[in-house]
Amino acid sequence: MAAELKYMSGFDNEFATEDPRCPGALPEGQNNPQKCAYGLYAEQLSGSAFTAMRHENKRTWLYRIRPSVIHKPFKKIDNGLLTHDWDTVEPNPNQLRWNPFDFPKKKQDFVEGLATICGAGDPKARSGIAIYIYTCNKPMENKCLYNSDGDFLIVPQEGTLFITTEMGKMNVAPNEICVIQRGIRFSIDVKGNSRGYVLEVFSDHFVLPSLGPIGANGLANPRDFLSPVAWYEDREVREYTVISKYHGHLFSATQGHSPFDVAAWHGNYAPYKYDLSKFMVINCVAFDHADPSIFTVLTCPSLKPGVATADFVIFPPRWSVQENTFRPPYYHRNCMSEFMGLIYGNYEAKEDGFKPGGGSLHSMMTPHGPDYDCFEKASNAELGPQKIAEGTMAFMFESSFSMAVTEWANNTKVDSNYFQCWQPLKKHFNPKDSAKDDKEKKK
Ligand SMILES: O=C(O)Cc1cc(O)ccc1O
Ligand SMILES: [Fe+2]
Repeated sequence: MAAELKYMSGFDNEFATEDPRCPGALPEGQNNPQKCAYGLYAEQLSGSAFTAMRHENKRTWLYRIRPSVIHKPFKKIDNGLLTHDWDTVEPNPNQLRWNPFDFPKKKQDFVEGLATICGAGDPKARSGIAIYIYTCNKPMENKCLYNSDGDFLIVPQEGTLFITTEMGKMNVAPNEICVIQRGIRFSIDVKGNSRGYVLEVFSDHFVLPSLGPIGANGLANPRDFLSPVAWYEDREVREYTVISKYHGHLFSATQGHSPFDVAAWHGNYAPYKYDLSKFMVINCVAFDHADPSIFTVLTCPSLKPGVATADFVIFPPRWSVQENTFRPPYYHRNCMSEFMGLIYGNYEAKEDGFKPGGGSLHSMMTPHGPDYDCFEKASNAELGPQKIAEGTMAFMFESSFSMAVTEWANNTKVDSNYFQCWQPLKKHFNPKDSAKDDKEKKK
């Protein structure tokens, strides 16, 4: 495995790339020559309807040794802990928190290690999302996966993912994320125990949020997104397994060769990765707490303008400078669902109990906010410029869907004492101590 891989930079670009072993593999001036160079086959992978608006139209032309269609029929296989059945446990509006999910006790690869935590909707209707934890410790050997149901946003928490895709190779380490869109075949190699989170969206692709009055620059900048360069192998294998995730079930087919046989490709439908430390953080510099949407890296929009199917939001290291302000997250109830995970460090609203590799779910309208310790500390702290969240990276998958928890997640690593973190919150109300008196005391 090459340590340093080459990438092409830019979000939503039209890329054109050839494996250096096949110069001229991309046809000039057309997509479908009668005969392609080097005896390659041309194949189009469409990520949007043919007739989608130009700015949303997504497709890539692959020039490959064999077309993808050469495989034996798909047969249904065991799903493991992957499910889109949202009715296996009674609905539960409580605040939920999970301790770090265990690494596998037996050998398992990325596909075998995908466990659904929560979600809503249905890939058949192309509406909804699913959130997973993955834990794995062995490569997908002579095995690839493609997802017919949606796009995967993968957030490694432990262990680098060495990913081979039809478009080339990407290494994705903790504090980086990647997106592998619907239909793209990929295989993941890992070295030792690996764990992370996956957000799947059934409807549409992720885009960068509009910046509005922020201007032309900031948050996740387009040039920091990296897509692989073309790479192929001409490898015949007695049994190569292609797994298809289709309608929330796994199917397996075999073929006699590696699917990573694309010598050249061009188009704007390609996987990409992004280093979260590149995020240009914008925040309040006077008073009050800005909503966390200011930290949106990527968003999958719904049909309603401004409302996301799912946002990927991070809480990166930053300066906190607001005056006369309770600086941690405010207490709130939200008409969006909030799933949170932690890559490393700790999260300011819950210094204890919320751990890397664990998670929390604050469902639609479920009250939440800082725990007792955080409230007491932050309301009495001397306020000055302070670097916060250093050495930490928490994130949130925020969704307009009202998510259900799976039976597995309901019975695994649940911190049943989570609610206790708010119980000591004291009544500070004192009608005699008016706001006016308070201001005077400060003088
Ligand atoms: O609940 C959370 O911790 C996430 C969050 C952070 C914040 O700064 C404001 C609102 C919010 O939901
Ligand atoms: Fe919240």
